[in-house]
Amino acid sequence: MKIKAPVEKNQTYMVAITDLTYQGMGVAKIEHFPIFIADSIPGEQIQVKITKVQKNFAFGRVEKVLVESPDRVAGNDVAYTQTGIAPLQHIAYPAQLKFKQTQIKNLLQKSHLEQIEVAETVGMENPTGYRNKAQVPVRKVKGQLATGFFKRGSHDLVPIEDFYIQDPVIDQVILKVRDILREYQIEPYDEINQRGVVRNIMVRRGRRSGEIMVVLITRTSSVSHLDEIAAAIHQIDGVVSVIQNINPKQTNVIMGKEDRLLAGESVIHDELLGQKFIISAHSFYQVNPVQTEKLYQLAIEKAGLTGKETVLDVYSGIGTISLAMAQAAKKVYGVEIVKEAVQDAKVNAVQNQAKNVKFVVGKAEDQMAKWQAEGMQPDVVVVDPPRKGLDESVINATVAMAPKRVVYVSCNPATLVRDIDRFQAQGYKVDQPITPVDQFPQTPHVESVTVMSRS
Ligand SMILES: C[S@@+](CC[C@H](N)C(=O)[O-])C[C@H]1O[C@@H](n2cnc3c(N)ncnc32)[C@H](O)[C@@H]1O
Repeated sequence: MKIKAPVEKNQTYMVAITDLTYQGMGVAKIEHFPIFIADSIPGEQIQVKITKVQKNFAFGRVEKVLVESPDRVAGNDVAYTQTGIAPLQHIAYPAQLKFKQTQIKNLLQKSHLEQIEVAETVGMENPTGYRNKAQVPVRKVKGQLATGFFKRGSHDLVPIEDFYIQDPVIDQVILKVRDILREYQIEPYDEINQRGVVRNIMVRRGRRSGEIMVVLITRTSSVSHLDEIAAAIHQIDGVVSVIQNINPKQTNVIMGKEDRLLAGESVIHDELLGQKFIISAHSFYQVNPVQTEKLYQLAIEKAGLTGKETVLDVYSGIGTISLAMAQAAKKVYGVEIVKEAVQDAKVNAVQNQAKNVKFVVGKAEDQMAKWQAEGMQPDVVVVDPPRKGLDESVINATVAMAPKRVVYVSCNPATLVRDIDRFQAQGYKVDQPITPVDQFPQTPHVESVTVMSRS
């Protein structure tokens, strides 16, 4: 029997916001039926217009805030709400930090791990303009090439010039690249008809070095006036690297496999915790350099290094954590799946005179089993996995190698809590509070550092 939803599309209701989802949406309930409402805050009374009704829930849009939360801040930008690039922009920063701490607490509670403490979120002094990397789509809007971001849940481009959370220098570079592409009448990508040329612009800037990389992601390999375009982009203040990345596929994955260096160098440089790094286009590099230093510092402290330890850095990227730990450990081994990132890591080891690190290209799942089979006896294992967290095989191999401590850097509290549970079942325990570090202000993403010890 089909149960009728108690709300109807386009109808208006008065509701109380009682919760905030992990995506940063307010939750209201009518007859136990949840309505998700962007731009609302628990404690508020809202007049909501229903925009979509699904079987078990609905979405709505705030028409009027009837009773305002003391945590609401004024001056919301409609484009940020439409695109979801800063879903927490309407919430005062201290409340955002609290929300992130509470999110981890709630997940622990759901898994009956409420005895594990969660420290206050380590916040940022100026929580805007922090991102050192932008990947913006390029589409035709009102007859001309535009840059911006997609409307939530769609591929309709909303033109944006000030991205609020990105380094403002990057915003300026995007506009200059956009204008160069307009000048040479380059066709933006049309994904419905699989036509057009430029799909995305990726810009990365070293915060300390000021060096900028621009990657033009194109559908076709040939682009008219490419030499002139590359030269003009290379002229932009700070740009040291101009790369074409070719992605002919009909896919949401931004980058394709083939790169061509169009001008300058193939990498940019940056510094973290006094060490120098090269970063290539396909390598992962934390997006908030100010908070990354705090995050790594915490990871190092929690690792409890004395100079005698063997450390495994699993998911090592360009070797940033490995090299930071190498200064206080006997030997560090890193494993990472992206070949270019490992090449960067090897150069990074040489340029920071770190002789006690070794990087291998591989899947963590395979390499951990291999190290275990070889009789590796690490004192500390650091893991910094992608959002999906750890594969069981990585946990099993870690436990089998019996390190004294496991330091878990996580960008997804749901998988973190799942993995803590699995480690605890195998004799490890969290004996210090989990520390959230706000790497992504104005967004609901939660980064944290956890240390587990062998009991
Ligand atoms: C969150 S990043 C951390 C990188 C590095 N620790 C840092 O802070 O810059 C996760 C890294 O894991 C890598 N990765 C993803 N899946 C992997 C796998 N199965 N095995 C090894 N590395 C993987 C990604 O390429 C990425 O560099």
